[in-house]
Amino acid sequence: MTTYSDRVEAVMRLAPVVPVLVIEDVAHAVPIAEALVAGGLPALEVTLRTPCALDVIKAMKTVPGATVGAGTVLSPSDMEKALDAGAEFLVSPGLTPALGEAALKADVPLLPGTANATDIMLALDMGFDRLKFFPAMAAGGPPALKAISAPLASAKFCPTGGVTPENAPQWLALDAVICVGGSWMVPKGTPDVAKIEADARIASKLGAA
Ligand SMILES: O=C(O)C(=O)C[C@H](O)[C@H](O)COP(=O)(O)O
Repeated sequence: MTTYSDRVEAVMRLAPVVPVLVIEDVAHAVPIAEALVAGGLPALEVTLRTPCALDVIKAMKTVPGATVGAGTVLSPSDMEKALDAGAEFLVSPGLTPALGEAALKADVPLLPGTANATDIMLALDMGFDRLKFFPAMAAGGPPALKAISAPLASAKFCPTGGVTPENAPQWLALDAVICVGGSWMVPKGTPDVAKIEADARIASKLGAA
C-alpha cells in the first residue's frame, strides 16, 4: 500500500530540483512551465506570494507533464485555495498543527518547513517525515543538515533557501536529501524561455553520479 510518505516522496523524486516560482504575471505561467518541463523539471512550486499565484497554478496545470504544487502555504485556508486551483502538492516554510492536520485530512502531499531538530521531531510526531529544510543555507548549510539528520534518520529532506547550482551537489550528496528547491532558474521579469530551459536542463542533471 502506498503511504502518505511515499506519495510525498514521489513528488520529491520527479527531479533533483524543484523550481520555486514567484510569478507576477499570469501570462508568464504557461511559457515558464513549458520551459521547465522541457528542461527536465516537472515538479513546479508556485509560491502564493503574488496576487495571481492561484491563476498561475491553474494555467500551469494545462501544461503536459507538469506536476504543479503551491508554496508559501501558511494555513488551512491557503491550502483550500491552492487545492481549489488544482495544486497537487503543498510546501510551507514551517509547520503548524492546523496546517499539518488539514493536509493529512485532505491526504494531500505537504512538505513542511523545518530548520532544527525540534522542528523535525514535531513534524515526525505529526506524521511527516518528508520535509523541507528551510532556510537551508542560513540554517547552517549542508554540515548542519548532516549533523541534525544523523539521529533523525527517518526524515528525508528538500533543502530550500540559498540553494544554488554551485552548492546543490553538496546537498544532493547527503543521504538525508532527496531533492533541493531553488528559485535561480526563473528570475523576475519577462521570462527568457530559452535560458530557463537551458538552466532547467543543467539543474535536472545535478547530483547525478
Ligand atoms: O516561499 C516560500 O514558501 C519559502 O519558503 C521561501 C522559498 O522556499 C525560498 O525563498 C526559495 O529560496 P531561494 O531559492 O533562495 O530564492
